Amino acid sequence: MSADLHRITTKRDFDRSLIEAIHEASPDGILVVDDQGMIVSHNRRLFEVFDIPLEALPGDHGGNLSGYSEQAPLALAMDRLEAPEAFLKRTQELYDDPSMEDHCELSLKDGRTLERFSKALWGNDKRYLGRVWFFRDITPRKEVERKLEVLARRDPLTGVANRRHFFELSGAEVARARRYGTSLSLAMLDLDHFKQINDRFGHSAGDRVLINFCNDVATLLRESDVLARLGGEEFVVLLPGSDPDGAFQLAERLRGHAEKAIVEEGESRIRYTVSAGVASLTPDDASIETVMGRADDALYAAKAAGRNCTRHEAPR
Ligand SMILES: Nc1nc2c(ncn2[C@@H]2O[C@H](COP(=O)(O)OP(=O)(O)OP(=O)(O)O)[C@@H](O)[C@H]2O)c(=O)[nH]1
Repeated sequence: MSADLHRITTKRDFDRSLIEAIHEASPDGILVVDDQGMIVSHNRRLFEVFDIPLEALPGDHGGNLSGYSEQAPLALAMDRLEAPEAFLKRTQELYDDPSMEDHCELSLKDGRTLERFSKALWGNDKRYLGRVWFFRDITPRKEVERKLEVLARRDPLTGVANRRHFFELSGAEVARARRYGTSLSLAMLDLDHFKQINDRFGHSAGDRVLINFCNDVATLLRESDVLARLGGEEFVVLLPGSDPDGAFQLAERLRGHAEKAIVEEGESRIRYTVSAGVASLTPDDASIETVMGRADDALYAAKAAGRNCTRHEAPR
């Protein structure tokens, strides 16, 4: 072998080893497929992310599927997916149109989520060579995102919906009530003389009262009702499908329940009461805020009437 040829061959071997090493070092499963649907290269991680044992793949490949059709691994991967039909359709679209890139998430039947990225490969002469696919297991990131989403919607003390989430949900409920011509009411609830509870029993006892109150209310609501903490000791219950009378009755039930509740905190047995104001959506209401404004006025009337009672919005 001439010195030149030796140098070229050595360089080629080096390049090949380097590409293989990069493939194996990748955190992503990598698959390169040529324009005829044959596998050009892949790494071991590809089968790990899909949880496909190499023995499940037909042929005498010894773990290296280069030169094999991608059909068998594709079928096994589809078997792992929640939505194999959509995956296949999208994959076909990408093969049909090399100009398309893809970045999507794939849900697996085992509960994990993979991120897929795909791009066409072009030669120096602008010839289409095939496609490269990257698959990354993003399950831990998705779990963190899911937890953050829950936290962003919940009041940290009581676990009920927070103000922001209440407005998101009520927007959808107002739209639904208008579309189907159904009733929508709400009750504003405010614990009475809550400052005195804090002053007498301590702030953490006050916290316990708020938590107990929310837990008790939750047991009395329908699944479609939404309890939210607007702030401090002020709460709102959104009541889809409830007319003014139904909403009033429910608010009274919540009030009566609170009146009987006893919260035990150390040696203390704490009793508390709640005032409520009720209002219902009308065709004139532009949004839930105006309904809340009337319910707030009714709540103020309940406080003025001596507390521990429920008031309807004023007739108009
Ligand atoms: N323990 C506890 N107290 C809170 C929390 N948020 C607000 N508060 C207290 O709730 C009390 C509300 O007091 P006020 O607005 O005067 O109302 P109130 O004493 O309930 O009187 P009325 O509403 O008029 O019956 C204040 O003392 C706040 O410090 C909380 O998360 N935990």
